[in-house]
Amino acid sequence: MSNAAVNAQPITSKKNDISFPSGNRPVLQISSTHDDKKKILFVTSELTDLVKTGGLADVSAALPRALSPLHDVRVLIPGYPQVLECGHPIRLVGSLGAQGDLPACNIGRLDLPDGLIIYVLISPELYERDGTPYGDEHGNDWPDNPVRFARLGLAAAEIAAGTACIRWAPDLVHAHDWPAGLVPAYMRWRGLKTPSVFTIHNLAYQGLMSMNQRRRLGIPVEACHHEQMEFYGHLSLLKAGIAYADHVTTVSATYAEEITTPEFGCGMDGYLRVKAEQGLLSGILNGIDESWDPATDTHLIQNFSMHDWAGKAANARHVREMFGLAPSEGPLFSVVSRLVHQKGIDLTRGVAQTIVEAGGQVAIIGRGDARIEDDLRQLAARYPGQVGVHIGFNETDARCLFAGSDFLLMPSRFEPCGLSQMYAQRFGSLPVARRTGGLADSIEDGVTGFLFDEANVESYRHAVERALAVFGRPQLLNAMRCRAMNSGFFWRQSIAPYDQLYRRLLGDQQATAITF
Ligand SMILES: Nc1ncnc2c1ncn2[C@@H]1O[C@H](COP(=O)(O)OP(=O)(O)O[C@H]2O[C@H](CO)[C@@H](O)[C@H](O)[C@H]2O)[C@@H](O)[C@H]1O
Repeated sequence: MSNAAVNAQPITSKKNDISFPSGNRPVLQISSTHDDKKKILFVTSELTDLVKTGGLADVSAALPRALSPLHDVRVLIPGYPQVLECGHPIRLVGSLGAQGDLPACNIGRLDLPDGLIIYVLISPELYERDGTPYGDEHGNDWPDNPVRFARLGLAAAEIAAGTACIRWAPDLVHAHDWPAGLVPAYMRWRGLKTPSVFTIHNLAYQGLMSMNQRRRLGIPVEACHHEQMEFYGHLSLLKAGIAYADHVTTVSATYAEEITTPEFGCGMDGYLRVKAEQGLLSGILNGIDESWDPATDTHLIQNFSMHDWAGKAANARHVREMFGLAPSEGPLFSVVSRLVHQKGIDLTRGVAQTIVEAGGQVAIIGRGDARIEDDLRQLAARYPGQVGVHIGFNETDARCLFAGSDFLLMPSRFEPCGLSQMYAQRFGSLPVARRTGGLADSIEDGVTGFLFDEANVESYRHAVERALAVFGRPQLLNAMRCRAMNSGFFWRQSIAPYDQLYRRLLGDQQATAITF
C-alpha cells in the first residue's frame, strides 16, 4: 500500500485544481490532545454544511459541534462535487493506496469557518459525479455503491490505524448508517484495537449488495455468515456495522426497543434482540442546534418569540403567498418531509379533505419518490388555494413553513427520531404525529402536540380533529405553543450519554454507568 507522505499545503477547492505535493515524511501524532479530550472520528455520507438528503446530514453536522467542548471530533466524508466546490479551501493531507478493487485516493482537509475539521476522501472516479450521494437524479442507486462506500469504510480504518499520513489518529471511531457500515468491519478485520460506535439512523436502509462483491471489497469469507454481515443471501453494509461495532446506538430510546420487534425490525429484529440482551444496543435521542430560534433566525420573514403571535402570523401570510394559498385566518398545516413511504404521505392525502372542510389549509414541501410527488401535485390540483405543494427542498422555505404553520403533519409509519417535529415545536407549530420512535419520545400528547396510535387514516383523522378543536380555543392553542417552544430538545442535553459511552469504551475509569 502506498503511503505517500504529504505536507499540508493550501490549494483551491475547485475540482481540477487539486494538486498533490509529495516527498515529505509522515508525522503521526498518536498521543491524546490536551486536557481530557478524546479524538473522535465521525464517518458519514452527508453533512448539512456541504450535502444533505435528510436528517442524517443534520446530525452529522450538529453532533460533532455539540461534542466539541468535550472532545476533538473530526468528520470524514466522500469528496462529492458539493463538497469539493463548497467554496472553502481544501488542503491535501494524506493518501491511500489501492486495495483490491478499491482505488487509490487522497485525503483533503477542509476547515469550516467555525473550526469543524472535515477530512475529505478524494476519488474522482468514485465520488465526482452529478446526483445525490447515493444515486442519479432519477433516484437510481449508483451501481458501484459497494465500492464507493467500501472505500469510505476502509479509508476510515486506515486513518484509525495511522496509515493514512494525516498526522492525526482517532481514539475512537463513530460511524453513521449503512454507508459507513464497513468502518467497524474493516477495523476489526485489520485487528485494530481502536473502539468503534455504529449509529443506526434508519434501519430500513440496509445497504444490501450481492455476495459476488465479497472478494473485490476484501471481505473475509467468514464474514459472510448470518452472525456477521450476511442477510438473507446478500451482504448488508448496515448489518456489518451492527456486527462489528463495539457498541450500537440508535436515535431514540423507543426506536431502540421497536427495532427488536418483528414489526419494526426489518428482518434484523432477532439479531438486534441479541445485541440488546448483551447490553450492546441503546437509544440516544437526537437534538437540534441553537440556530433553531425564531427570535433570531434570519431565514424568517419576521422574527418572533413566545406570545408575539403577530410575528408568527406574518410568517403564515408569507407561506400562504409562497404556496399560492388563499388569504385565510384558518389553521395552516405544514408538511416538511422526504417523500417516501416511511413518512405516511398517503395518510396525509387521506385527511386533507377533513382539514379543508374545516377551513384549514395545507402547505407541503419535499421531494422523493416520483409517485408520491405526482400524488401530491394531484392533491394540490384538487384543492386549489387550499393545498399548496412545492416539490423540492430548501432550508429557507422549510424554516418559514415551521414558523408560519400552526401544525406540522408527521404521520410516519416509523420514525427513528425525527427532527422536523423538534424544529416545528421550537417555532410554535404543534406536531400531529404517530406515536412511534422518536416522535413518541419528543411530543407530549395534548401538551406539545397530538399523537395517534395506528398507521391509518381513521386514527390520524381523530388527532387532526383534536388539533382543529384546539385551534378554535386560542388560549389553549397559545399555551400549547409556549410549551412546545420551550421543549428545548437541544444537543447539549444529548451529549452526556455519548460522552459516557465513548469514555466507557475507552476504558476511562471516570465514566459513570450508562443511564440511557
Ligand atoms: N426532501 C428533502 N430534502 C432534503 N432535506 C429534507 C427534505 N425533506 C426534509 N428535509 C430536511 O431533512 C431533515 C429531516 O429529518 P428527519 O429526522 O425528520 O427525517 P429523515 O428521515 O431524513 O432522517 C433519518 O435520520 C434522522 C437523523 O437521525 C432521524 O431523526 C430520522 O428519524 C430518520 O428517518 C430536516 O432538516 C428537514 O428539514
